[in-house]
Amino acid sequence: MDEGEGGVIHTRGLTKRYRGGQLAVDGLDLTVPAGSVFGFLGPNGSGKTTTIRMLMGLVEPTSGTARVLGHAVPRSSRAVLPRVGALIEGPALYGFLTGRDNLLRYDAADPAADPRTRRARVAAALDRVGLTAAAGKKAKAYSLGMKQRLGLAAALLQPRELLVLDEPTNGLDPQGMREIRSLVRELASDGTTVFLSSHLLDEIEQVCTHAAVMARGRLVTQGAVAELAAGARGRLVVTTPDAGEAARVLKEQGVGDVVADEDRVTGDPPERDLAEVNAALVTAGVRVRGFGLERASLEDAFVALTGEGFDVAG
Ligand SMILES: Nc1ncnc2c1ncn2[C@@H]1O[C@H](COP(=O)(O)OP(=O)(O)OP(=O)(O)O)[C@@H](O)[C@H]1O
Repeated sequence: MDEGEGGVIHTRGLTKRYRGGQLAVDGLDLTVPAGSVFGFLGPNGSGKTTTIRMLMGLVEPTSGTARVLGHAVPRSSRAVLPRVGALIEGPALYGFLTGRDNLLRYDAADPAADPRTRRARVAAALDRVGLTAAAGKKAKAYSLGMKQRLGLAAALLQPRELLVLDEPTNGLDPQGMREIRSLVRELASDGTTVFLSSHLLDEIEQVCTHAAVMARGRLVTQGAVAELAAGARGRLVVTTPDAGEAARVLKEQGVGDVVADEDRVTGDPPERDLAEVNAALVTAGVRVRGFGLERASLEDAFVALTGEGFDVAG
């Protein structure tokens, strides 16, 4: 694979200012490693869709560079895009055609697709996304999740080195979300690099190996998900029937941001031996039922990096 030294997707200083003056993407340096499931995370309006549209050659950057599979875009979009499967802003489907006929149409629109093997290709793609049984139904009768899977099947008619999915689970019910997420994992296990945008932190934690976090058009951080979360310290959690007294002692011991909630007191752990903190609680007569550090989540990392909560509503 000729993705070059910089990863499957590589941008430097990528910037988009819309005509109205809105700076949607501001100096983005993104590196997506080959074989990763890369989560592009940010609240609504943080510039994810604009970035994806620049990567797909649909929007001209104001400045900066972008390479996809080793080729400069938008200059070489025509050469590189056939190697990329994309699902952006919901698939364009004909409701009055069956799922199978929609795919046959997609395949027929691809000048590189051999008509003799068309039906086999469509059958394989339907099977891939679990739509074989529903292939004869009209697309308008499909649930949103099935439509999304049909869109993915269209993106998978040809073997792809990279899949770009813009908010693939947006609007789906929990079952539909699970289906798309497990499909993404499956595709990735076959070696396809998957780049997906999401405004859902837990989604990124569940399916992605790597992530980049956007806020207001700028990159906040990027890297392996496990490392991003490990960079933030987890919360100290004390379970006790004496929450009020525990909170007082914890503050005395240098624990920050102490929050008492019924029989649970949490706080930011101090830079000292936690055994001493525990001993202080016991000495003060606090009945400690549980004491420990909660594993840091990507959300903790986000809050630590931006000083803001992760507002999914944007
Ligand atoms: N065609 C456009 N013309 C002017 N401004 C735009 C245009 N498209 C997007 N914007 C603005 O650019 C900013 C980034 O939008 P973008 O859609 O890229 O964000 P996003 O993170 O993908 O959010 P969402 O999940 O809501 O799509 C927003 O402030 C948006 O209003």
